[in-house]
Amino acid sequence: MNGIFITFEGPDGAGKTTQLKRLAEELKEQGYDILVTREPGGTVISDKIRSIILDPAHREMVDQAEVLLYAASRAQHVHELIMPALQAGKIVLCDRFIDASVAYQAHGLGIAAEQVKAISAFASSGLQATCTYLLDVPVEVSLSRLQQRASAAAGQGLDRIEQKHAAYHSRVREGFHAIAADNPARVRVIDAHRSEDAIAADIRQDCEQLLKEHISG
Ligand SMILES: Nc1ncnc2c1ncn2[C@@H]1O[C@H](COP(=O)(O)OP(=O)(O)O)[C@@H](O)[C@H]1O
Ligand SMILES: Cc1cn([C@H]2C[C@H](O)[C@@H](COP(=O)(O)OP(=O)(O)O)O2)c(=O)[nH]c1=O
Repeated sequence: MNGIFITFEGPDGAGKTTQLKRLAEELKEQGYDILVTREPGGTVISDKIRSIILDPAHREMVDQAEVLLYAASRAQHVHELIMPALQAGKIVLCDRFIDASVAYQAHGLGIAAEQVKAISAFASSGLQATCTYLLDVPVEVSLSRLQQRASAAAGQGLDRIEQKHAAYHSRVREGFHAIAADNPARVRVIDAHRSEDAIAADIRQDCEQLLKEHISG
């Protein structure tokens, strides 16, 4: 596949969506063909699954169902949207991917990481990100950003995952740190407890290097 698959990961409220949009705008201005997408979501079917997963009314959802629903949403997304875009040579920027399942469902919920990885690999037919920007912030910072975002957007409260307690979010953050330690060549840890401009500058610089290597290699 000729394209490049870049994912953004980190706790809810770390600033992924903000940074992904900024990088997409810069790359578009430079003339690159970009696809911006997110998980869970990205296709009609995947978005329907997203609304089932995140519905705050679904308090009875069992952990096994949660893992499989994220995987089902991912399977449709990868095969319908991401793989064709990569085959067409696009740069795909995706807000969350398999690392989120490992951090949230394995580290957060306590499901065996090997099982979560195997289910995710089946869903994605083995597709992995070329590069991952992991936006890292302390849990109290990300949770307070989420509260601010929810109160700024009238009628939009916290979703089912965001409502989980702080201990869960701490395990998720530790999970992301473990993923970064296991995948040093792919995962770039970005200190996201800084201004939006400072974070964007780091990501832009790293991505320029990545694109140079991809074009020359
Ligand atoms: N570097 C930053 N400093 C302070 N607030 C930020 C920063 N980046 C994003 N935000 C704000 O925090 C909230 C969550 O950001 P968002 O990009 O939606 O995060 P995520 O996609 O990781 O959940 C938004 O209200 C956003 O405006
Ligand atoms: C992709 C994915 C997301 N999630 C969770 C993380 C988020 O709480 C939620 C929705 O993701 P997202 O919309 O990116 O949340 P936010 O913008 O607030 O960071 O789904 C998982 O638990 N497992 C997964 O595999």
